[in-house]
Amino acid sequence: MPEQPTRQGRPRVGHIQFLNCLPLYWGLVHSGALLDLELTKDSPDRLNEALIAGDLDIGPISLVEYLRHADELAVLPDLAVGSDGPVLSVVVTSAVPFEQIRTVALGSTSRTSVLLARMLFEQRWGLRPDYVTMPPEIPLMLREADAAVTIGDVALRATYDAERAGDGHPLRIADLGSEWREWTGLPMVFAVWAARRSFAAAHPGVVKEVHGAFRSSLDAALREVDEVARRAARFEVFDPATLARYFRTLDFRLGPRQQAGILEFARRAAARGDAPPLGEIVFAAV
Ligand SMILES: C=C(O[C@@H]1C=C(C(=O)O)C=C[C@H]1O)C(=O)O
Repeated sequence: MPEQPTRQGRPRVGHIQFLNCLPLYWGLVHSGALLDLELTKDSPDRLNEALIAGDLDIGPISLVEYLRHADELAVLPDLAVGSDGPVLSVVVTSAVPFEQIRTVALGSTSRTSVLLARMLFEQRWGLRPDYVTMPPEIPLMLREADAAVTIGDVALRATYDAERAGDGHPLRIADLGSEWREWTGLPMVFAVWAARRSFAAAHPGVVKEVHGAFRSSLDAALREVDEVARRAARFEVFDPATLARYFRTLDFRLGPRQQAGILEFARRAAARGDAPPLGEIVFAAV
């Protein structure tokens, strides 16, 4: 019998190539579960596109892109990238006082955080800036605009640089996880994991296995977070304490409070015409 092509044998799974998903990846590597997946590592914007196009079967998806394609997707329970307060890695960085911001550069790797930033600028801070989308490099962005919205490792670096510099820092920083919590009282969910519904219907056992591998990987990594941070610091530019604090700050849960956060974000996005209304969150059976 001819050998089956790999892509028919293993599910095509996406992985965010940011530190925020390192605990998940760590566990997958150490449990051996990685061997059972065809993993594509990329930035959130590209993984969104691949899952929507059907080039991936299962993967993380920016919350707003999930809202735009909810009828094609089934959400994996108990897994998300979010924060219940500060997130450290989703920030507005500004070269001028916030009330003087007239132009904002939006980082091209984000979909949810850039919409959250627009909501905050327009509906919370009462500003009407002009926006431009750019690659996520803060110095270049601030050459073109008064403020920059970034996510991931670039944003984490901006947070720590500002903390370390203290009052002498030339840039002002707003943490959008904190801003959302102060605004709504709720956690912010930036991304969820989903399976294409057609894939979940055809391969329910595979979705269950992948979900189980993700959840146990994450649990294992979070149980030994100091060790994960210590080892990751050998090949990352952040020190162990910084990484451990970041991994403890992120909220990977998708419980009732996080779901309330999703529904509130969905309601606000729909009211602005940025996403269709969300009926309910449809979960994959796992
Ligand atoms: C917390 C984060 O969550 C992310 C934010 C995303 C977005 O804004 O679209 C998408 C995926 C996540 O990586 C982060 O990247 O720092």
